Amino acid sequence: MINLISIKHLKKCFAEQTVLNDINLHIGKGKIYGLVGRSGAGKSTLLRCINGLESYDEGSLTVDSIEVSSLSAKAAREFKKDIGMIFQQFSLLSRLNVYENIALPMKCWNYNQTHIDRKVKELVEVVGIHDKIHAFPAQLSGGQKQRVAIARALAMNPRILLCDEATSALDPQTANSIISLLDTINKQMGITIVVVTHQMSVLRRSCEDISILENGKIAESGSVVEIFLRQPKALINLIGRKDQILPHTGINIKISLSQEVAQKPLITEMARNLQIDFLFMGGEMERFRDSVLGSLTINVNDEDYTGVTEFLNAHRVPWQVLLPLECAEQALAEEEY
Ligand SMILES: Nc1ncnc2c1ncn2[C@@H]1O[C@H](COP(=O)(O)OP(=O)(O)OP(=O)(O)O)[C@@H](O)[C@H]1O
Repeated sequence: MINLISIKHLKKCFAEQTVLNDINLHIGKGKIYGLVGRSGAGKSTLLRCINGLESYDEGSLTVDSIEVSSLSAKAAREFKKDIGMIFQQFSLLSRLNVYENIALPMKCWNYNQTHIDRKVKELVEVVGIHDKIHAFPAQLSGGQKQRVAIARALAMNPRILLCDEATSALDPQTANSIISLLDTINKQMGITIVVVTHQMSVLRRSCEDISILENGKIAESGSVVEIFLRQPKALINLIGRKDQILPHTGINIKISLSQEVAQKPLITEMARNLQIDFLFMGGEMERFRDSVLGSLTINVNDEDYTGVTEFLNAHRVPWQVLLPLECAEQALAEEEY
């Protein structure tokens, strides 16, 4: 895989405050990469470092092997042309119509009118708003405004598209349609996309790899499927624990089911092999970019715990013990204390 964006030991401070510290991550060409974290973790600042809008104090940030901080003013202007950006609040100019909003970057770069006209007409088709070309932003829905913003971001043929909470102001169905559009743009145009989001559904549906930021540091990085299967502490800190009612007797085991495992009758095989009974406490299937992952929570008798976990380990099935909610909260409080 060719890395398009490489970040090594990056540090960024605002006055006395260190906002990003020892950030290391690599984003492959043509990938959709997710950055998540709680409010204030430093996600937007990291995006702004990638497109050169924000400087950094230490470390290295290269895009296509070019150190962003080393660019001259003229080269930096060219560089920014190569990176499109979209935001939660769309940032359209209200006094311009759809055509004029999309044309704006090309006008700023003094492109000729024939080129602008062809490009705008091509882009409204790509983002599916050709019938709104003369409408003003106030006449558009949130989803349509974001489509205009995407078209404007694509006007200069960027190689990278940065999306800062691009679906956060939209209802789930409209958000899904924007994710599908981004996916199409990624696949058809080969544009590398970096997505900053609070919405786990967006991550699961769109990204292959993610980093979880905590207080300006990367707490976890890896494939989205692997991280959701493993459920590390940084992910739990972000999404919280499900308010699942679990018994205080026996042991509650959450079993993560990859697509491959979910297609096998592994759980019934386990019951037969070990000759045990257990209770089903709940389960769910979740859609990921290219697959479906599931989880199943069972309650086993104390004496069956070793046999069950040995069976799961032998079949390389990830699992974890779930405590009833109040016990989990107490354990977390003790850990933090
Ligand atoms: N221009 C600035 N000057 C001073 N401090 C800033 C500036 N921009 C961001 N910060 C601080 O940097 C920290 C990280 O902010 P940032 O916006 O990157 O976080 P975030 O993870 O994107 O948060 P959110 O999800 O709420 O948008 C915050 O403490 C913020 O107050």
